[in-house]
Amino acid sequence: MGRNLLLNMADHGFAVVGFDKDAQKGATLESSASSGTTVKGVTTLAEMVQLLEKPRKMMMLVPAGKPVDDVINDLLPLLEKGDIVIDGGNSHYTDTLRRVTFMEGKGFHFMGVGISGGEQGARTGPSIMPGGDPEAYPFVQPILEAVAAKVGGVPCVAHLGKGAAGHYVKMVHNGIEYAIMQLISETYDLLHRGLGLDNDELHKVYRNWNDGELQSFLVEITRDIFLKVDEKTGNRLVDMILDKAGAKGTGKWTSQDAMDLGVPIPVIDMAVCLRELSAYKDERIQAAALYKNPSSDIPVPQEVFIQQVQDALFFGVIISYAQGLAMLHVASKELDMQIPMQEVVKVWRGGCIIRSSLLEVFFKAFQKNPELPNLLLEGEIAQLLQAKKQNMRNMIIHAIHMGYPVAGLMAALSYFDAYRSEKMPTNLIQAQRDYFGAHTYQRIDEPGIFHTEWNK
Ligand SMILES: NC(=O)C1=CN([C@@H]2O[C@H](COP(=O)(O)OP(=O)(O)OC[C@H]3O[C@@H](n4cnc5c(N)ncnc54)[C@H](OP(=O)(O)O)[C@@H]3O)[C@@H](O)[C@H]2O)C=CC1
Ligand SMILES: O=C(CO)[C@H](O)[C@H](O)COP(=O)(O)O
Repeated sequence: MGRNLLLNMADHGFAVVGFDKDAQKGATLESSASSGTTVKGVTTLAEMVQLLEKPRKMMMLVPAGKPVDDVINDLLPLLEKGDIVIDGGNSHYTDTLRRVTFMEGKGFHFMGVGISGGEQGARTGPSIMPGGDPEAYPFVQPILEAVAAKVGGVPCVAHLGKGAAGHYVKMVHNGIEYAIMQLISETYDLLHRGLGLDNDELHKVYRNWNDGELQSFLVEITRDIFLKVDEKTGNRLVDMILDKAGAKGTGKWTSQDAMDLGVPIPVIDMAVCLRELSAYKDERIQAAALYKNPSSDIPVPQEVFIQQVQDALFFGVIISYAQGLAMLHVASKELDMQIPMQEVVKVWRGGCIIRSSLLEVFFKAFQKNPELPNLLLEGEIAQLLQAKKQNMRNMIIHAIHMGYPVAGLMAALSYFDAYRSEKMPTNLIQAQRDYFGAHTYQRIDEPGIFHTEWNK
């Protein structure tokens, strides 16, 4: 990520210095630079600091956690007042808050900046989510705007709020990323194991989807994945990959923080859970031998089923964004980050992993109402969901009959059905809590707090 971002900056006319202890990496950086650009690789931080213009603008791209603190500690004796240190990795926002306070106390600027787009995006134009230090931002803004992806000429970067807002927004971005990837994997399961489509047929289905309203980076790469041939066996590579998902933590952090805030994001939660469940491969093999699938017949023509799956994915993807953005809306206030929601959506329109044509619809929604608490309350989005909800239900009924797990899609539909319920059955939960624990309840006909001796 670091090397590619530096090369991108150099291509935009900025002179850059890359630090890596490994001299070979510095040499690779220099040899990959476009002609006419100024790119230097160094093996000590002292050399790097010497070469930079003041105030120095330094970005770390190292794994989250201890490596970030290690690099900061190594830099400290070399810094001068006013220098700007940026963490461009996926750090936990509470670590960023701690580092901001620590560095500010020493007279240095420190900014947490989320970057998305993968290694390729870093080279050609990522989505960039800076937050914090308003004094430092103007110094780095021209660089970030130059290197960021552009949508209609508008750079996919904006200052996204106070403190650790940049890393918070990136964390939620990744939570949404987990959710959409889970939903796509469920559609793959239904079409591949359920319907029996081979990789060429799957490629065509996802190509059609990507050419329509599901257009997005994640559907686009899914389309291409089905064609990739494994050099070792000649099989399609996707069929040779073990079904155990890795995770570096940002999805789990999103779920943990949503629980703390009291914001329901069940599709993201389910995506984290299903990655975890995928790791239990040995137990799954034992359980598969015990419990056979009930039936594999799909009671509708193939093209009807594919349409249902497509509509269900579209529905689920909207709900995933809605949950992540609702979380940001609450976090912005609760954690005093002042996150401009419209800017978040603007920044996500290009360059990032969750970019999709739907972001334009969401952008308009927040343009109309920057304080929109949930996308589901917006008229145009309600129409999109209304148009797909019956196929979402049909698809889930078929999946249940066939015995295929669609936990993410089911979580999306259940959230939708609960969110649109004027009346929930939680009055009964309140009665139970009061019965066994005298936890009290409120009444529908008069204000106040009540308790009943239920078994008298
Ligand atoms: N890869 C991606 O697609 C994306 C990554 N990110 C985030 O960006 C950051 C960097 O990611 P990425 O480039 O993939 O990471 P890498 O694992 O490639 O590591 C980047 C650099 O960090 C160095 N490093 C590792 N451990 C330490 C340490 N203890 N102290 C100092 N340097 C260390 C590595 O050096 P060495 O090679 O010597 O170990 C390497 O040069 C991470 O926070 C990641 O989550 C964000 C968006 C996308
Ligand atoms: O930030 C990213 C993309 O936006 C990184 O690729 C991140 O590592 C992906 O998360 P995980 O490894 O947990 O799947």
